[in-house]
Amino acid sequence: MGTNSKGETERELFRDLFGDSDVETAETQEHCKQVTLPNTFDNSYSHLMGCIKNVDIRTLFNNDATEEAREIPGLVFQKRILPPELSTAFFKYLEHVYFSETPKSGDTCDIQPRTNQGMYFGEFPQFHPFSFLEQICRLHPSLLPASIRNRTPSLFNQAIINLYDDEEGIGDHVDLFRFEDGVVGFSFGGPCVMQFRKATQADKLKAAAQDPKGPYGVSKKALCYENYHKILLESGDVYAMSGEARYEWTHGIKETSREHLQGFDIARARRISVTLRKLVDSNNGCN
Ligand SMILES: O=C(O)CCC(=O)C(=O)O
Ligand SMILES: [Fe+2]
Repeated sequence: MGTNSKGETERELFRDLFGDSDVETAETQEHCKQVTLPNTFDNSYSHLMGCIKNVDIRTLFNNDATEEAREIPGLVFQKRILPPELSTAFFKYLEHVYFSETPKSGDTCDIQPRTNQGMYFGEFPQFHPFSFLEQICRLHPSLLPASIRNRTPSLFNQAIINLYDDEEGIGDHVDLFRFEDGVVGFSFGGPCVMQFRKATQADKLKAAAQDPKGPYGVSKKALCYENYHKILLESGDVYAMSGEARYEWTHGIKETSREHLQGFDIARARRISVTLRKLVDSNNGCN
């Protein structure tokens, strides 16, 4: 590939990811001081987009691999919805774009606070990797109820990208009520167990961005978390929470380096998740 066409490809990649303004900046800078865009960036993006191009989304849906948690209406997941090569390409892309500066937890040189979360706000552009994930959620026959799946103009307009190293997890929580119903998570990299329990009044107050220790708070004594419902999340898996699963149950990931589920011994390794949500429209008078 000649220099010109490589430069053009890089500009296209930039345009896809960041819109026109950043392309201009890159071009302007290029005239003054030969800016080279990071190779690994376009490698991880173009490799991922190459994998995505080869996928016919409807072939990914597999009724036999799609499960609903009987006790938790609205919790639906499909194991390995993304084939291994595509999941690995996603992992490398996300790691590079969001966390390339992030040392693994426990590294002694880790003086700066670790970056363990990335965010994407706004509707996903057509050739963005997240619009591929959004399209899966739109077309999948059973991840989300039709009323959510068919919402317009976009199904989601925010993505959170979480990084977990080794023992890291996330406390039990109900997602903030500033997000609409219908939350979907894709898992990449190492495995983990996601645990669900009935939400308490305190969990709901937190989700409503109110202080759970306030007048309506619930005493810690009342809480008994023995009865977790657990699912194993591996690279390429997807889970969706709507209705009761989204509002009446918490979800979380334990802080541990090893765990067991249904006879499996699970050793944690770097995991990156992408959670897709839609912000409640603040102009609709509902919040
Ligand atoms: O890592 C995950 O899959 C869960 C992330 C999550 O629950 C959140 O960011 O609200
Ligand atoms: Fe969450």
